[in-house]
Amino acid sequence: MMSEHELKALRLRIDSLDERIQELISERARCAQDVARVKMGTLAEGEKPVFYRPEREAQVLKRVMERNGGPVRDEDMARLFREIMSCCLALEEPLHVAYLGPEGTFSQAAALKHFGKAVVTRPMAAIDEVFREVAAGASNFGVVPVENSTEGAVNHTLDSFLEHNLSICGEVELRIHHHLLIGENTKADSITRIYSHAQSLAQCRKWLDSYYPSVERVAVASNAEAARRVKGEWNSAAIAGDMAASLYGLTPVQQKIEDRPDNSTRFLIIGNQDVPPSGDDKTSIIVSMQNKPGALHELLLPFHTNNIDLSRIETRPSRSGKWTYVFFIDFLGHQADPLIRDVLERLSTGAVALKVLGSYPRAVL
Ligand SMILES: O=C(O)C(=O)C[C@]1(C(=O)O)C=C[C@@H](O)C=C1
Repeated sequence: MMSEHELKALRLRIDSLDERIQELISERARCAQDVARVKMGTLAEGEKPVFYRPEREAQVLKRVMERNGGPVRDEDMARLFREIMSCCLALEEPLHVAYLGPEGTFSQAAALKHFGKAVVTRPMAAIDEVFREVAAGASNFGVVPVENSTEGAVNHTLDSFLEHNLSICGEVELRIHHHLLIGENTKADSITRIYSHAQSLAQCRKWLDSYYPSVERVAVASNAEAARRVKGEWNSAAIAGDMAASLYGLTPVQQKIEDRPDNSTRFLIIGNQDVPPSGDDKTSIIVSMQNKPGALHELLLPFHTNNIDLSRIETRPSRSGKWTYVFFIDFLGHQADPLIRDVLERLSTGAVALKVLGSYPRAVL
């Protein structure tokens, strides 16, 4: 057993290490303030400074993970640096980030995972409002869900890209764990109604069929709204995640009830900024082709001949005519890469319309 003496000596060592870590964080923060001064000092007439640099942040976090020698896990180490950088950026410019609210949603968790906790997050009532808030310049960036590994595309988000002229500046992936939650007044054995967002009800369908087959399932605007409703009802439960549970003081009857253990949602960061290459990037485009035989083949051919990895292709009805479609395509590489430039040039000659939504670093965390 460890002696009192040994414990005291180890704590003294930890105190002195903490002191050094703190000094180094302060030194790093002063460096970031100098970076801000340099950015301000090198502006052309009428140019606005760009403080947030997603490509640089992705490189920093990647390097942290690569050089990590344990015992702290790579992801945990990167998360610590994520927060340090978030505080440094807040000294340069406090960022406002709009997300699909209300407070406690997975979109808010995604915003905090991507930007760190030093940003100001602003809940919006709908996906379209997140787009409008950013387009109007009221928030610097927005965070919207785009696809779920169990349920597929989030069509509201795809459609909003057709209506707004915003770029994609980043992506973030979140493991989605759902819990069955009750309030302090709920009678756990008398539950007759379960609230959640339609996507979450779908992600827990098999579990609900097994354990609550005859209970009414009520779809509401968000998981956080489900949690809020349960607070005042003795016979209701909600399906929601950790943030909503702690925000509304609910306790889990059962944790991690999602049907697929790898259930994840991908979110996009939308803004008004073009992001330079980070070395490991993705590009997203919207393209529409003429309605003729071989159109899909023509669309995919440049990717095949240039050996570009497609990570996603999604079809949505176009706004311009009945039975005409647009394709949302994500692929690996940056629009500044010569091979990608060639693909885009070839696409634009064959397409009715082509819009590059942005190139951005692949999610690191
Ligand atoms: O390198 C920069 O441009 C910085 O502003 C510094 C820093 C950092 O703390 O490392 C802070 C914010 C940026 O988003 C990227 C990196």
